[in-house]
Amino acid sequence: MATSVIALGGNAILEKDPTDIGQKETVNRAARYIVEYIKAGNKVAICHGNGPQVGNLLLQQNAANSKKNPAFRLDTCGAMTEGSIGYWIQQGLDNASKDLGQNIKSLTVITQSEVDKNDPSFRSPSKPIGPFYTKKEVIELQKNSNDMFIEDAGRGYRKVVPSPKPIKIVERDIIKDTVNAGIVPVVAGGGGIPVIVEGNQIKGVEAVIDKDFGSEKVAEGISADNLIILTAVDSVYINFGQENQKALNHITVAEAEEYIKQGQFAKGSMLPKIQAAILFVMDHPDRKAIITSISNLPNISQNAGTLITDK
Ligand SMILES: Nc1ncnc2c1ncn2[C@@H]1O[C@H](COP(=O)(O)OP(=O)(O)O)[C@@H](O)[C@H]1O
Ligand SMILES: NC(=O)OP(=O)(O)O
Repeated sequence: MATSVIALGGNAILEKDPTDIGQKETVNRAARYIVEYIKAGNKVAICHGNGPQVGNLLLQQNAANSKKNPAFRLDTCGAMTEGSIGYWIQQGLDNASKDLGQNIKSLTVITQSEVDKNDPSFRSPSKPIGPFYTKKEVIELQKNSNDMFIEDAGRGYRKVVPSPKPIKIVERDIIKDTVNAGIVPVVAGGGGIPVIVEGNQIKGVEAVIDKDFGSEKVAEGISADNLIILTAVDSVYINFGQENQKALNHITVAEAEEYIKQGQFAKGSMLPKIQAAILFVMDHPDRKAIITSISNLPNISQNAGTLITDK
C-alpha cells in the first residue's frame, strides 16, 4: 500500500467563487477524488494551502478592527484557516466516504511548523496572499499602508508577506501515528502555523509558510512514497502563458533544475512546487512527486500531470 501526501492549493480551492459555499463545493469535488484514490488502496495525508483565504481573512479582521474587537495577528489568522479549511475537507471526506460506501475517518491537526527567526524572508516578503489587484488598485492601496505587492504569475498583483522555510513540523509524531492508525489527517494547512522556539517555549510569528514546503516536510515525516500537489493547472509548463507553452509530462531533478535556471517557473506560485518536489525526490529513486489539477487526481495512474523523479 503506497502512502501519499496530497496537497490542495489555496488558489485551486478558491478558483472562482470566494464564498465559503463556493470553496466547499471545490473541496467536496476534491474529497470525492481523494476517497476514490484511498479506495484504490492508498494511504493518504492531506495538506492544503491558505494564501487567498488567510489574506482575505486578514482583510476582514482589519476592516472590523477596533479597540473592543481588535484584528488578530497573522499566525492566529493562519490557525483560523487551518480550522475552517480543515472543517471543509473533513466534512467533504465524510460525505464522499458515505456516498462511496467507504468507512474513512479523518481528523484535522492544527499544525505548527518551526521556522528560524533569522530566516532571510522576514526581511524580504515573498508569499502572495489574498485577492488579486490591478496596478491602479495597488497604487491606491499603498497610499494608506506599507503593504508590499508583487505581480503573481500574470494574474494581477497580490500583497506579499514573509514566508520562512519550515524546519520541522511540531506535531510530526502524532501525524505519523494518525496515518499509521489508518486515519486520514488534514495537516500543515497553509504550510503550518509559523512558530519559533525560544528555550523550551513555542511562539507564533507573523508570516505564511509555503504549503508546498510544509507538505514536503510532512511527506518526509511520514515516509510517504508520493507527494501529489494539486493546483489550478493540469501540468507544469515551459514558456507558460506564451503561444509556445508546452506541458511537461515527466522531468528529472536535473531537468527541473535546468528549467529553474531558465526562469521557467514563477516565484511564489509554480517555483515552490517544483522546489518542494525536488527536495522530496532527490536521491530517492523510489519516490514520486506529481503536480497536476484537482480534477486530474483520478487520472494520475494514467500519467496525467507532471511527474518529477530523481533520475
Ligand atoms: N511554468 C508554469 N507552469 C504552470 N503554471 C504556472 C507556471 N508558472 C506559473 N504558473 C502559475 O502557477 C499557478 C499555481 O500556483 P498557485 O496559484 O500559487 O497555486 P496554489 O493552487 O497552490 O495556490 C498556476 O495556476 C499558474 O497560474
Ligand atoms: N500557504 C500557501 O502556500 O498557500 P497557497 O497554496 O494558497 O499559496
